[in-house]
This record gives sequence, structure tokens and C-alpha cells, in this order.
Amino acid sequence: MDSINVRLGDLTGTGAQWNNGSGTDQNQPHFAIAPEGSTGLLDSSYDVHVRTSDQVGSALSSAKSFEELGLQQDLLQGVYAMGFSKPSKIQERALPMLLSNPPKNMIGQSQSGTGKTAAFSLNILSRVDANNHSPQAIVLAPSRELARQIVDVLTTMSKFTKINIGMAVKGGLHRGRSMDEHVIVGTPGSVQDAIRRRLLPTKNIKVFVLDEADNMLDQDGLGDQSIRIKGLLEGTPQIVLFSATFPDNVRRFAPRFAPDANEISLRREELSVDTIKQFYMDCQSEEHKYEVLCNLYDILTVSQSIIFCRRRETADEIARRMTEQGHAVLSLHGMMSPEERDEVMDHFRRGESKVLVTTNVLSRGIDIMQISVVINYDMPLDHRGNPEPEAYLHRVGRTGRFGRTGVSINFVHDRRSWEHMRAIEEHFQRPITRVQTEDWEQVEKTLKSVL
Ligand SMILES: Nc1ncnc2c1ncn2[C@@H]1O[C@H](COP(=O)(O)OP(=O)(O)OP(=O)(O)O)[C@@H](O)[C@H]1O
Repeated sequence: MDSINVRLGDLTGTGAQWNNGSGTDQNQPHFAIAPEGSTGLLDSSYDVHVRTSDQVGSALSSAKSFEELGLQQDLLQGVYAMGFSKPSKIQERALPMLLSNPPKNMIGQSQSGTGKTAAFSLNILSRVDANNHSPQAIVLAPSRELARQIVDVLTTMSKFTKINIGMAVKGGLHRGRSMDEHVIVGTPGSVQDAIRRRLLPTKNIKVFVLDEADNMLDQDGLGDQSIRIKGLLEGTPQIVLFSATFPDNVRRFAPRFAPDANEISLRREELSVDTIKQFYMDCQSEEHKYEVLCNLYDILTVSQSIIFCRRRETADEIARRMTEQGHAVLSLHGMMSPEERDEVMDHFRRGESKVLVTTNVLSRGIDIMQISVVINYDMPLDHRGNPEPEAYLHRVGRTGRFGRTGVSINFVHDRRSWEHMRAIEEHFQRPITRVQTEDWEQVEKTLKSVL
């Protein structure tokens, strides 16, 4: 049984408009939420562990319908137009806390593909005043592709409102025009640049969201920029951190970035999405990996798939060779121009190409329901050459979205790569099963049985 741990800050005096759940006995597991019904979300029930930091008899509330949240009618219309009939687990738990008044910070964790974007988007759109034509919320994402996707979600969700959504990504700040959209989504470098050049006024910012927050706060990554941006904001906005993963070092730091936050967290063993079946294939050498890949694509008839490599050159090389062999393949990585990246992504989203070969740049957040297979051509390693479980989880999470089935296949070709894979398997406590590469009829049978 999976569990979500919910840690509440002070929820007293909230202006919340939903039904309160049962009273809580601090520090103890309390009750299980009934399994999700018709949405097809993960078919498991969740133990909910509740802790309050301040021992102020807080009441845990849970929204079983969007109506209970007291959202404005035009926003509710947007939610239903997206085809959402009821909140997902994370939305059920997070939205009441996010929407409570006075606003509280939040550190929220749930598995990949479970609806975190809609959770923070609904909070933003509920708090924005459409009559005030200035930026009131900023969302940071680690890649331009994810920023564009979040813009799309916010735009669709707000289509019956008068709220406008703007984007701050490389090549997107138009000739020094000051941004007056209500919500700005961007990558850290461009957002920082826009604020410094006084193109993005921050005096009315009420919500500051870091999507993929562990990545955005990582001191080896985008941490410095995120911290600087926070320092450039006037006032004290509600800070919202969301991710599927929060490694220990980031979890320790996160409360300093988002003080006194309500928290929803998962244990490491609960992070894997069980509808994603994980396999590995033994390859004899680096070159043999390519041969195995081609054999695999001769038998795979899946709708779309994504192949992750460590190096950009490998991604280009695989895409080139597979294209020569007649497959509809594209590559995407950080050495390409923004225009090229947008074009490739749009092409892939429209399903005009079936295979996307990429690097970790696309490991997080990208939501394409048709992706049913993820291949780790190279196991994910950090810059010290150690296996990186978080990157693995995010990569694999590009399939199996919102309760769908998916398959991940890891290529290992020597002792080191095998050990890296085993370390990741050990980390998440989920089996990665061998599919042998000698009998392709058997491989086909195995994969067909799970896809
Ligand atoms: N309440 C809902 N009902 C039906 N579908 C939903 C609901 N909420 C979200 N979805 C859909 O679920 C999919 C996954 O959502 P989303 O991209 O927000 O996941 P996520 O938790 O942010 O994943 P990741 O950790 O990979 O970033 C999206 O296609 C979204 O439209």
C-alpha cells in the first residue's frame, strides 16, 4: 500500500470553502483514502500520514470534487473543458491547503504523471486578479519545453477567464516589451534576465512556483538562479514547490526556501509508478547497444517512445542512423537553437514522429500520453559518474502517465552500467527484470504481454 505523508503548517483561521476531513491525531497514520474510481489513476489506496509542525489542532481537509474547492465558475468551466471530472489524489490533498487563506507555502511531492501541474495552476488562477494588468504569479521550470507545456495548461484552464499567460524563455523576450500578463512561466535564466532588465515587474507577485523543485533548488544545477530570483521579488509571495523527487539534501534545504510550509511527501519505496514495468537488456558492447535498439524497433509497434542518452552527440547519431533505416525519428538536446527545439517538440507532440532521442533535458515534466516506452540507452549518471536515481525516475515517468501502462527498458553493456542499474533498482526497491537479447520472439512476447 502506498502512502502520502502530509505535513501541515498552521491551517487555523483559513477561509477555506471545502468540507473538513476528520480531525487528526498528530504524528500517527490515520486513514486511507478510497481507491480512485473512474479516472484510471493509480489503482492503489493511499495511507495518509498527518503531522502538524505546530501542534495547533489543525484539520486535514480533502476535496473529493472540484466544486468543493469554491473555485470561480469560469475556472471550473476550464477544468471541466480539460476533461477532468474529479481531482486526482495529489489535487485532492494539495488544493485545500494551497487555496487556504491566508496563503501558506507548500512543499508537495507525488509520483510522476499524477496531476501536479493542474494543482499549482488552479491555485495560481484562483489567486490572480484579472482586472490588475500586471504579473501576479511566476512559475519556474527547468526546460523551455516544460515551460511551454505549463503555459499551454494554464492557457487552456483559464480560457473562460480574462487571465493572460506570458512566457519568459530564451528568444522569447520581445524587443524590450514590458510583460503585463497576469502569470509568467519561464526558465530561470530568462526570468532573472527579464526582472533585472525591468521587463518583468515583481511588485504584485503573490505566488511563486518552482516546478521540478528539487532540480530548481539543486546547488549543482539551477539553485543559485532560483534563489536569486526569489531575492528579486518584492513582498512575500506564497511559495509552492512541487516535484516527484526530493533528495535528502534538497529536502533539508527546501524549508529555508519555503518556510513554515505545508508538506506532502512520499517515501522512496513509494515513488515508483507501478503501472510502469521496468526491464533491462544485456548488450555485449557499446556498439551492440545500437544493434539491440534496431532489433527492438523492428518488433515494437508502440505509438510513441523516447530514448534517453547521456551525450547530445549520441542522440544525434542514433537519430541519424535510425532515420537512414526508415524510422520516423527526431532528436532534441541543448545544443539546438530554441526554434529548432520548438519545431521538434511540436512535431513529436502531433505524433508526426514516433521516436524522440534526447538527453536529460527532457527527462522532467513532459506530458505526452502516447509515450508507452522509455529506453535508457545510457543509464543516468550525475556529473561525478554516479548513478542518479532521481533522473532515472523522471525519465521513466515520461510513460505510464495518469494511470496508463508503460514500459521502461534499460541497456546495460558492461559491469559498470549493470552496477549502476542495480544501484537504482536497490534505491527504489522495485525489480528491473532481465529480457534476454538472444531470442527476439521471446522478447516480443514479453513486451507484448505488458504493453
Ligand atoms: N483531475 C484530473 N483528471 C484527469 N486527468 C488529469 C487530472 N489532473 C491531471 N490530469 C492529466 O494527467 C496528466 C499528468 O499530469 P501532470 O503533467 O500535471 O503530471 P505531474 O504530476 O506534473 O507529472 P511529472 O512529475 O512528470 O511532472 C496530464 O495529461 C493531465 O492533463
